[in-house]
Amino acid sequence: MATAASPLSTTTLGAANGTSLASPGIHPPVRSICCIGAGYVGGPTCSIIAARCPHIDVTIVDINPARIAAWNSDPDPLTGDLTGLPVFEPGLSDIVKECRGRNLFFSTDVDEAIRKADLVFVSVNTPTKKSGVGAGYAADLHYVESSTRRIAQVATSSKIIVEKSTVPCRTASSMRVILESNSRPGIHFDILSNPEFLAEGTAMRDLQAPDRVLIGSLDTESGQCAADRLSEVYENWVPAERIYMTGLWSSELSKLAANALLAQRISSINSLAAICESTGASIHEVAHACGLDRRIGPQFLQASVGFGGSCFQKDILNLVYLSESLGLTPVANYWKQVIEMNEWSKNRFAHKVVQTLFNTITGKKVAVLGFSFKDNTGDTRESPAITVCRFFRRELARVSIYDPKVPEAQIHADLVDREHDATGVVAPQGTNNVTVCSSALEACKDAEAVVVLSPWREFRCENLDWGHIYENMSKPAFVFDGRAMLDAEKLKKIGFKVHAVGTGPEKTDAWL
Ligand SMILES: NC(=O)c1ccc[n+]([C@@H]2O[C@H](COP(=O)([O-])OP(=O)(O)OC[C@H]3O[C@@H](n4cnc5c(N)ncnc54)[C@H](O)[C@@H]3O)[C@@H](O)[C@H]2O)c1
Ligand SMILES: O=c1ccn([C@@H]2O[C@H](COP(=O)(O)OP(=O)(O)O[C@H]3O[C@H](CO)[C@@H](O)[C@H](O)[C@H]3O)[C@@H](O)[C@H]2O)c(=O)[nH]1
Repeated sequence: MATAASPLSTTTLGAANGTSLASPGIHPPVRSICCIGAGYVGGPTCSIIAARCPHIDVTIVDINPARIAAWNSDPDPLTGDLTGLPVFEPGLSDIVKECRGRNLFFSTDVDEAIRKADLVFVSVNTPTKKSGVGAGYAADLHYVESSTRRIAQVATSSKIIVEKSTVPCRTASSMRVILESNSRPGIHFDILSNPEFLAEGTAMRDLQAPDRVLIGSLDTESGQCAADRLSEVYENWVPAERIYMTGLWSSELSKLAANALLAQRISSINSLAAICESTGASIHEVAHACGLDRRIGPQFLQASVGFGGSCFQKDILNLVYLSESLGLTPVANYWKQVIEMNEWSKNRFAHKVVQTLFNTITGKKVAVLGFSFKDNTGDTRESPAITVCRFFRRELARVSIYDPKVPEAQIHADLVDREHDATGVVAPQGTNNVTVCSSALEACKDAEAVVVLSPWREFRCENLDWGHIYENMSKPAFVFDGRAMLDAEKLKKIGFKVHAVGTGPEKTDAWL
């Protein structure tokens, strides 16, 4: 969907069609919400709305029947937990259990849910385009467009339409054109931008106590009215001073900007981690020292193998595309570097493993702990583990993987080979040299090296029997800590040779 440059006006169709409108632009208080897209955002976000607003009916719809069936799955007969939900998120199961069937519904009947809603969240996926104009950079907006067309076609009453998906700046303008061209006479729509800032693994906490809720609207009477109605929904649990009202385009751009700034911090700290590894400086100390400056702050300075997740890379690429489209090539290049640094970090780490294991891992067993892109999630989208494990496979290692939440089939799906990878290297076919294990101990048995790739608490020295792991490994036994999270001194005392991101030669050596 193109983002038209025309100024956005309120979408009031009846007037253009000669139909009289009773009270154009005056939206009643929200009593019924439809959320299109039952994914990582739509599911948790609207479950919280249902929990905090028992007077509002919330229906989450999706075109994927398997996903809806999973949201409607029965509790585990022994624990009572909803273990079959399609999204693992701490605290989510309890909220869904509390609200499902009361004022929270999951359905494939998209049309019916749209028809009865006062407010519709569009929370569908917006991946990076794989082909055509802007391939590799621009957001693929066809899911947003088809949802918008559906709303236009089936709505029989006026509605507030809310962009929840992360979209390029000025997408609301395209949505308006689609709504205007396809809806019935006399129907009035206002489009709002309300980007979501939750992080996976902490989504429920982020949603219950957000730093801010951003609502972008047009500066018209009906636009403001729509924004007030959405704000009233959030005010059931979010303090009014945390709800920030902006213009539509600022809101859309702020989402891309926030992710770009967050990712930039990680690429920055990872670039410094590389310097630490060669100098004997410690990235923990450098990050702490810098973070003590209130202008910098301590958050998001954790050095790592690289950042992953479905958002950072995609949203920065989107920003790069926007900048290029506006003729702002230096701006595009500036943000592109954040991604290039991330790619370099992942590859640098993988190379370090091979180099340390005497320059070959052919036939060696390498244990990987953690496959998700971060802890407390089963999501593997853009996980650095995918890049690193693919690298190991190309080096013909035997890779045994344990992750507390990622299903075995997902790991195989992520690692299954294409004929050629991006560098033109042909990888072995299938995933024969990959074993998915059901515990860390099993994955590490007889391994030459343990590589920690996501920061699950259970891998920490106080939670995992590293002594037992050591006894059952080939010697010398190596640990590569891609999250700089383990107590290296403890591991060294056990006998491991330890390499952690951002820690280089022994400090004493560095003086020599
Ligand atoms: N995952 C996150 O942590 C996160 C956080 C903030 C913002 N976002 C943004 O939110 C949006 C959704 O992300 P997600 O992770 O929930 O994606 P997701 O892939 O988990 O879920 C999207 C869902 O939308 C459904 N869908 C697509 N087209 C549809 C249609 N026409 N009708 C009904 N359902 C349809 C898909 O079947 C899918 O289940 C994206 O724009 C993303 O960038 C994601
Ligand atoms: O100091 C840090 C912080 C994070 N990470 C990594 O960065 C990636 C992203 O982490 P995080 O931002 O916590 O998770 P996401 O779920 O991707 O959340 C980001 O992306 C979402 C989708 O747009 C936004 O809503 C959130 O605000 C934004 O934090 C993960 O691989 C983390 O391990 C680091 O390496 N070092």
